[in-house]
Amino acid sequence: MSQKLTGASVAEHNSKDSCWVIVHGKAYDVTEFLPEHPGGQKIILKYAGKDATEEFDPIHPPDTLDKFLDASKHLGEVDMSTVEQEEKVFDPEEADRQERIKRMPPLAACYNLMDFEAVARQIMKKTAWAYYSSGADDEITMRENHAAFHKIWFRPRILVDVENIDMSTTMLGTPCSIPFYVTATALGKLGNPEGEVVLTRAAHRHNVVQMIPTLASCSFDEIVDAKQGDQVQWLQLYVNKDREITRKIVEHAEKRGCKGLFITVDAPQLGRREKDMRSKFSDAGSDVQSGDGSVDRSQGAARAISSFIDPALSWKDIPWFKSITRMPIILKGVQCVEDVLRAVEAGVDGVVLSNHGGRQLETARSGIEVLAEVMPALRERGWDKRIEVFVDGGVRRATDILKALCLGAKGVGIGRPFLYAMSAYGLDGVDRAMQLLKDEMEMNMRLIGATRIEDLNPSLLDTRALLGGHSGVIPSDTLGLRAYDPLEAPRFNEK
Ligand SMILES: Cc1cc2c(cc1C)[n+](S(=O)(=O)[O-])c1c(=O)[nH]c(=O)nc-1n2C[C@H](O)[C@H](O)[C@H](O)COP(=O)(O)O
Repeated sequence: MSQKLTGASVAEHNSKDSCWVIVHGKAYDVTEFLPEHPGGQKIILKYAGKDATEEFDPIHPPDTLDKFLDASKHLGEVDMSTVEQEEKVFDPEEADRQERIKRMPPLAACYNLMDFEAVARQIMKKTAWAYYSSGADDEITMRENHAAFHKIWFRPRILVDVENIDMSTTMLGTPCSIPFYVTATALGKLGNPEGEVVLTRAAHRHNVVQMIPTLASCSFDEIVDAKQGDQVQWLQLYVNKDREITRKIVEHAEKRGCKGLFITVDAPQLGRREKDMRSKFSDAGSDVQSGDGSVDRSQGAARAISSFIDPALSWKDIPWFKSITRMPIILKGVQCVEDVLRAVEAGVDGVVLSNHGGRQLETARSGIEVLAEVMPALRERGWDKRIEVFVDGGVRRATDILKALCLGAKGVGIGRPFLYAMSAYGLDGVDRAMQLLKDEMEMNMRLIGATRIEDLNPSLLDTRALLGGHSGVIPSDTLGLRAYDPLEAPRFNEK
């Protein structure tokens, strides 16, 4: 059995010229890798000669080093008892955050999805909150996503026997108990040390589909291994410039039982999420953008972890995707009628009308507004049964889900609320969030006079305000007002 390395021997390699780091009790020589690190050199050099596990975990799936660092650079086990522990410097902000965690409300005090946002804003680490809550630029589209639902009013029907409510439906042929799914959101371990597998477990409890993100903190296989029984998962794909890597990912996902391939088409380059960027710069030393300058310093960590995404992806790639998989192919991030019609002609199986949660093109329209434009165009051509249309962005209530389904969506994706519930309360938080939506759904179906999903149709809505064009008024979303800058938000039970 080879001799374990000591902390002192690793600590000697603490520079650009010779850089060793420890991750999960093993040492790695990352000297040659430094210039290639998507997150820049500085974040690695901060841990040169030291234990980098705590910084490594939220951002990288556990199999990252096995996959991307040549075996010759794997130096072996370290006797961790000989590793000098970093002296913990008192961090007043962290102390304040721990105090707020002690005072956070019990889970039962969360009555709707926005309550989870309010709690998460208070108790999450700043970098995690910044990454999850960030929208692009001035966050106008992010706020419009939520505000747009408030422009749609119901035209409920009365004296309908609504004793028995059935909110089940199918999405891509999969039976599901309620027409929403957990959409792909990256870096789950920023909010919870277990990461995306927490969402997997909650999705199983409620028979809800989970979309597995390319940029998950957990490895793809960890997330698939966490599913139970015939639980359904889809894969969200950022297409790699190296199509062989993409092919392997798609084939592996199909082999592991994924039932849908959602190709993200609204992010040829990740948007400018300034809250995320600021928090990266404000964290002493963890500024992933400085160092060798090969990573664009001005775009925050999101850009850094996504340098592999291929901006050359185009319609000409669709036949290739159809040739490498039998999974249904859905384009995620479609934002106008013309592209939906082109998607039908290209023979894909569905689209997600989405602007990436307002994290991409600022002043892109909300998914629900695009949906209201798309469905009549599809019906006019008799194409509304040729593809399944999903929508995401700003869904916070079951009434939002009902409005999307009345307009013709097959289902809706929900992102941030489940991240916030997971970050604040773990599995029980996500479980409660899903149950709250189910309870709201049952009540509101009764109140609009619908007993089954098939009953939901455009006549139950008044969309004049939605289609009346943009009044130029930038939505100020009172419910989420405090969500956009934790520094201004009142703290829990402030004395
Ligand atoms: C909140 C969030 C969303 C992300 C997301 C990460 C976070 C933290 N990430 S991102 O890092 O690249 O931006 C992804 C992603 O990996 N891939 C993707 O297709 N959509 C990504 N999205 C968009 C997501 O799939 C939905 O379109 C969006 O979250 C829906 O809006 P709500 O959050 O308001 O529900």
